[in-house]
Amino acid sequence: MTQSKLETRPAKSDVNWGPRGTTGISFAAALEFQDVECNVGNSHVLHKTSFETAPGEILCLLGESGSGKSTILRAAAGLQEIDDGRILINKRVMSAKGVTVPPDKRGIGLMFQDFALFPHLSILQNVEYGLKSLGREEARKQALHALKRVGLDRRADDYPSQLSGGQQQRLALARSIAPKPGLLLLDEPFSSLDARLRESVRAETLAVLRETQATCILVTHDPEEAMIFGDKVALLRDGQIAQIGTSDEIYNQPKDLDVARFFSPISEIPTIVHNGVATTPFGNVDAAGRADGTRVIVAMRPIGAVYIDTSGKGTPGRIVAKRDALGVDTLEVAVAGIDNTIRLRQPTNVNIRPGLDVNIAINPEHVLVFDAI
Ligand SMILES: Nc1ncnc2c1ncn2[C@@H]1O[C@H](COP(=O)(O)OP(=O)(O)OP(=O)(O)O)[C@@H](O)[C@H]1O
Repeated sequence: MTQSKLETRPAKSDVNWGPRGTTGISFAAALEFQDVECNVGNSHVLHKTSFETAPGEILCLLGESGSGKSTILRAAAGLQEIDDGRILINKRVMSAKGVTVPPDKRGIGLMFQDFALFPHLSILQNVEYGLKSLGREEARKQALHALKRVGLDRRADDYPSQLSGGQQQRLALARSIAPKPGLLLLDEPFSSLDARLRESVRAETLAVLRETQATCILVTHDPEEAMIFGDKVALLRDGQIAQIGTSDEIYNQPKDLDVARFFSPISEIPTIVHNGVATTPFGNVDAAGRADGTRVIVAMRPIGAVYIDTSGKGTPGRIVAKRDALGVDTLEVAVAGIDNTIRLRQPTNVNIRPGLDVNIAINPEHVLVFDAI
């Protein structure tokens, strides 16, 4: 799991974005969901959904398929009515029961997963479309400026079908930022790009979003993407915010086991608290504040919490499986007294192979303890 922010130097595969620092600046808007209830078809999708963003913040919405991410975005955009609660932009009510301010009156920019470009309009016309209120000359100027920032100004007279997938993504981005909205809503903007292109496009898009200074809500189902992009990450579960916080908070202090599991595989050891510690075959783990006899799950991520201790100390275990990919070994280790195998990751080592006896140790600082449900 990458914890550091993404390197933002353009990758070779996508060097023709425009110059950094030339994106138009917006007046960032604050978005607030207050106990929003929302039905879509026969599904009750949002249940008392509440969160707020500070102006200029990038919030990533993360969650399983069907958890309601796109519904939140559509409701924020005014494309989806709500059944109760309120949605406010800059403290003004935009949605409530029976009230839906239309999308074009909300000061928002939208970018969809499939980019939703107009095939019959030229690239320039696609961007000008959202700038009609400016008058012809100013709209053209602003559209060309946005196209230049994404490196497409020389393609202004071409049509979307003449662009590659990565270029279409840039056009969609230019179209959403050109009106200088205070709030940008992006629904899985990288999911249709191939993996090779995705990293460089993500880095450039992040640079553009930062330059706009707009508030951004970005939907993704990729935890790493959310952590790279988000000033804050919100994990959605069954239409409710399970946890919201910085990447560091949500990864290192997950509220419950399900939140922890979302970000990486977890090795789980059920045990009982005695004298403020949870006992495991690897030693005691701090469980201060829990009563004697409390049943807990000691949870360990494969990197950081558990490792092969080459000093010969540690708890004996045996490698039972190994997967080697991209310079990283994923190992399953059987340890006496634990029903499940312990999973750990480390740089590839050809000497580590199934059947090998090793010693396993834990780094108590990175071990998580949850109440057993
Ligand atoms: N047009 C619709 N009619 C009926 N139910 C719908 C409709 N659109 C969405 N839903 C339901 O609403 C729920 C939430 O959908 P939503 O698209 O918000 O989830 P999501 O988290 O964005 O999912 P994904 O990651 O798959 O895009 C799902 O259970 C879905 O089946």
